[in-house]
Amino acid sequence: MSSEEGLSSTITDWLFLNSWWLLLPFVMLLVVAAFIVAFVLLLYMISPLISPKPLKLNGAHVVVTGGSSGIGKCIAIECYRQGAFITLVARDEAKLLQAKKELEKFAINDKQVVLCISVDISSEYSQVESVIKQAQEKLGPVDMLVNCAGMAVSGRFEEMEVDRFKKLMEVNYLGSVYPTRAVITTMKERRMGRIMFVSSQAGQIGLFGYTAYSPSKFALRGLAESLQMELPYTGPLETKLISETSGVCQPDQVAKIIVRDAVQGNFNSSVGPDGYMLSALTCGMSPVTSITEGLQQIVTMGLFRTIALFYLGSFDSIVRRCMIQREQSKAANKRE
Ligand SMILES: NC(=O)C1=CN([C@@H]2O[C@H](COP(=O)(O)OP(=O)(O)OC[C@H]3O[C@@H](n4cnc5c(N)ncnc54)[C@H](OP(=O)(O)O)[C@@H]3O)[C@@H](O)[C@H]2O)C=CC1
Ligand SMILES: CCCCCCCCCCCCCCCC(=O)[C@@H](N)CO
Repeated sequence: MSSEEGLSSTITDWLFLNSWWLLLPFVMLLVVAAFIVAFVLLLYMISPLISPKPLKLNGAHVVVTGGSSGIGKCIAIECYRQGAFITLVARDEAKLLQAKKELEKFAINDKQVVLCISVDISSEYSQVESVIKQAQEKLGPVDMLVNCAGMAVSGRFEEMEVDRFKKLMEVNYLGSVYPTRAVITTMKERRMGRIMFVSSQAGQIGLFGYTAYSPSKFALRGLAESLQMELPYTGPLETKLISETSGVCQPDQVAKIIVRDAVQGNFNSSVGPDGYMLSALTCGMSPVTSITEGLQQIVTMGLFRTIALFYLGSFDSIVRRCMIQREQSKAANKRE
């Protein structure tokens, strides 16, 4: 009995007096694991705040531009099979009617309608607006808009006809802006809806031969991101407050940095700590022009994404605060 006690106390002495630090890595591992578990739990707790409610396609009105062929037609079929009412928008009427026939094979009830409207979505806003009005009169407010109409041209930059650059911006970019602009007010009023932009892998990386196509698809990403931030409500005040979160730089300072980078042959140039973080974070498939640049990107990516999520949260709270203030002052005005 007494010898057993003697043995265990020797072990404790050894552990805690001589080599307690051997346990340190395990303790640290435990603490880190506990933090990670707590962080993940926290994320799941706030997930209802950031995840939108699913849209019910059954009975919904879905407008698909470029719905007469390819991906657009397949999207339309997929929605129709789930009970949606569809408006197909494209230029060629014969192709539209053909697509309508194809879609109708997939009807799941006899109330479903496929409406076809022929218009060039890139030509003029007023035309697109009246087309959307027409569709809404027949099938009700748009629940989902799919901007899928688009075209691709490839060739060397210096060999491409100059008017192609304009054409692709018109069809791929403005052709998505116009229908979106025509449905957004009603969607905001109803506080529901979806707007889809069909970009491309070439909208995330620049590629040989795509100097005209790729930028027109990159533009969609900028549009989608900006629009997403405006969704609760919007005014110039939000833009001002959000822009103020980035440091203001003097033009001569900016010029110096840009010129220095250009002289060095750098692909990317950024100003200020936030500019630096943003460049590293969005580097994607951009080329690197120095070893350090590539190494920094590799090491900082996860950290910067974490910081970026906090930025997004603070932008969100700016938008929310402005909305609440606006509603309060509206209510106060009414009372007066
Ligand atoms: N196919 C692919 O591999 C990839 C495609 N994408 C993108 O997906 C989208 C669909 O591609 P895909 O299915 O290949 O395209 P298609 O060429 O098969 O179809 C294009 C559709 O858009 C319509 N359209 C084109 N221009 C206009 C216009 N000015 N006004 C109204 N409608 C127009 C066409 O009809 P009409 O000519 O009668 O007007 C057609 O319905 C495009 O935005 C494309 O950039 C992205 C990555 C890869
Ligand atoms: C982790 C890193 C992964 C990298 C993957 C890179 C893959 C690059 C392939 C890009 C092909 C893009 C074709 C776009 C075609 C298009 O948009 C058509 N509409 C044009 O006709």
